[in-house]
Formats: sequence, C-alpha cells, structure tokens
Amino acid sequence: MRLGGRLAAAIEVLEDIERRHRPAADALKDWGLSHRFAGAGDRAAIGNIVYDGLRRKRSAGWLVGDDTPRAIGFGALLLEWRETAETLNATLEGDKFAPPPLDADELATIASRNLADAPDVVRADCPDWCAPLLEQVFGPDWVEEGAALAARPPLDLRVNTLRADRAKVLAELEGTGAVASPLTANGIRIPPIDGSGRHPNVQAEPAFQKGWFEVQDEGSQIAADLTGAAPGMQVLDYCAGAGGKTLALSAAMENRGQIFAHDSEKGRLAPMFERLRRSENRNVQVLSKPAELERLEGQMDIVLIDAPCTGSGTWRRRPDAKWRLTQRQLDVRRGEQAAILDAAKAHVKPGGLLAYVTCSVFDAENRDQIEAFLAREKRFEPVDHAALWQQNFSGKADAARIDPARGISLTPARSGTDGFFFAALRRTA
Ligand SMILES: C[S@@+](CC[C@H](N)C(=O)[O-])C[C@H]1O[C@@H](n2cnc3c(N)ncnc32)[C@H](O)[C@@H]1O
Repeated sequence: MRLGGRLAAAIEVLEDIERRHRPAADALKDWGLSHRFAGAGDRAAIGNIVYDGLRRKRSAGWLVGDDTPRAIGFGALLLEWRETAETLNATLEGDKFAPPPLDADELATIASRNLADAPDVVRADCPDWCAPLLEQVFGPDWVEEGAALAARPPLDLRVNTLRADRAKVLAELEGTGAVASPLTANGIRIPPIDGSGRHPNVQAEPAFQKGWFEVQDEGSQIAADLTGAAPGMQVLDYCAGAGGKTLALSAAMENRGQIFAHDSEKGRLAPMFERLRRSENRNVQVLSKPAELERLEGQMDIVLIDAPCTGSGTWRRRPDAKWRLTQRQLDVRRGEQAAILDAAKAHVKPGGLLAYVTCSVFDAENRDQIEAFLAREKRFEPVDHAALWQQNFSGKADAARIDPARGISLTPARSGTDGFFFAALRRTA
C-alpha cells in the first residue's frame, strides 16, 4: 500500500473508534482481519497514523480546521510525519486508494495556522475538563506537560538481573537502537521511532524468551526501585495485576525473602505465572483469595499499592483512553484508591513501609490521597522523599518533581518516563 491507502485505512479506523467508542487496539485488529492483503509494514504505518492522530487529536484537528477523523488523519501526518500540505497532496495525486486530497478551504486553513498560536488546550492535546487538573499540578508548565503526554513514547525494557546484566542484553539487542536508559541502573531504552517505522518486536528475541529482560516503562522501574525492596524482606504487592512490579521487586530481592502477589481480580494475575517461570523468580507466592491475606496482617516490611487509577500518565501509550476518561471515572478511582489504602495498611508491620503508586498525573489520585490518608491514619508518616530520591538517583534531582512530605512525581516532560506518582509512608506504631 502507498501512503494514500494507508491514510484512508487510518481514517476508516478512526471513524470506527469514534462511532463505536472502541479501544484503538480492537479497531485496528478488526481492520487487519478484514484486510488480510495488508502487510506488516502497512499495518504498522496505519497503526502509527491512528495512534498519532489519537495522541494529538486536538492539535491535528485544529491545524486542518475540523475535528473529523479525516482532519485528524491528515493532521497527524502534518504534525508527526514531516509532511506538508503540498507534499501530501502531491503524494496522494493519482492514488486511487487515497482519500480526496486537501481541498482549497483546508489548504487555506493549514496555511494560515501555526500551532504556537493555538489555544492552550489544543497545544496540550487534552480534553477541556482535564485542563484545570493539569494546571493544578503543573502550574505554568501544564501545556508543555500535556504536549509531552501526547508525544510518541520510547520502548523501555528492564534487564532481569537474575539472569543477565545490561551489557549482555544491549549486546543481544545490537542494531535495534537500544541504549542504556537515562535514570535506572537496569533499564534499556529504544527511542521513539519516526514516521511509519515501528519498534522491533523484542518479545520475539531469544533473549526475551530466556528471561533476560521484560518490557517495562522506566517510570514503573523507578517506582519499584524506590520501595527499597531488598533480599530477605517480606513484601506484599497488593495490586499485582500481571506482575510488572512483582518481577522487578523479586529481582531486586535476588530471589531471597518472600513476595506475596495479590489482586482482587484473579484473572489479571494469570499472565504472571508464565512471566515468573521465564524470569526465574522463585520467591513469589500468588494469592488470589482475599482470605489468604489475613495471615500477613502486621507482618510485611513493605506493602506496595500499585493502585487502579485513571492512567493519565500513560496517555502516550493509550491515547484513546484520554478521550474516553470522564470525571465520574476519576471519582470512582479515587474512592477505590482510598479504600485500598485503608485495607492494605493492616499488613504493614510496625516500622514497615506502605508504598503508594499510580500511573496518573492528577493530584486528586496522588498527593490528595496521601494527605487524606495521613489525616485519618495517625500511625503512618511520610518518609523524606527528597532524601529517598537522592539515595536512589543521586545527581538526577531535576528528573522528578519532589514534594518531600508527600511524594515523587515523574512525567514524560520532566523524566522522559510515563507519568507516575510514588509515595512511601512509614508505620510508626
Ligand atoms: C495499576 S494495575 C496493577 C499493575 C501491576 N502492578 C503491574 O505493575 O503490572 C492495578 C490493579 O489493581 C487491581 N485492583 C483494583 N482494585 C483492587 C482491590 N480493591 N484490591 C486489590 N487489587 C485491586 C486491579 O485488578 C489491577 O490489576
């Protein structure tokens, strides 16, 4: 397929996502199933246009003067594919599978617009109702932070130190663009790919099959590092899901001590078993029944709450979620987070640590939760987060926003990671 056919397909997928309120991945998969002639390169390119369009929906639409899938598809190519209106129209000419070229009105709009002059919410590429939330957290930097959440993400890997070291994995991945990550000791990064390119399928690499690395955003790796999990500890991963952080904690603990991995949704734990096998994590017990938690009361050195959240910090990777999110969903998540904090605290031993993590950037899910918890729970006090960061990431003070008494925030603009929040509370009595 030429660019015109790929653009037409992307517009079709964007229409499907909008009309049927579907996740982007599902709409793309369906398109692929009903267009089996499309090759891997075509699918990657179509996926890139769709994801670029969803990440930058407002700025792409604004540039072309409409908010239709067509405007968003064209706008995505103008913003992220180094195309101009002229090069695009020249490319589409004579391609019978292409959408109609940009018309005179669209060309005039594009010629008259410069994104630097667009309204703030357009440059931040966020829904109207989220703008005040971003402004509350980031102050004058909120537009830049919003824009960074709308950029293409890198592919981040965590070296499994139980099986390999970074030099060994980097050597295996030679030629993929992989480099050492900027912040963590065991992270590897493959930077965002331009245009129609796509990241290599690292999970097909023998090194992955041998358990030498996992795919994990560097922000998630940092959150695991900040817990301070060490060999011999007793750790409860209260919202373990598929085990991204469980595996990182287990490697940091060198397979010594015990991790209890729990999740209220049993099905979410299922992928962890295969991951544990591949990575040779041998100190993890998966607890899928709430009753199994009772015996851990007051016993844990660390209880990690990787809380269910809006995922606003992961908008680079799941941009469709940005446009589906509602205030009501945010309110529901806040209720769940407070309830989980109240339930999980019972398992921390005196002197132990309650670590609270979200992949959201909103205060309402982060520092506000910590403040409210500390107000109703007098047996916990915050650690000094500035000192904690310094211990772990000395010399990298600018890579995070640190509120010493409330927590540590990571963002794409500041840290080059997904948006994450981390707070550690010590049980004093
Ligand atoms: C952010 S995800 C966890 C991701 C996982 N820790 C990782 O690193 O891959 C949040 C998880 O919390 C779980 N969850 C939601 N409510 C819960 C509750 N009340 N108790 C325990 N887990 C809960 C969800 O099922 C979901 O798997």
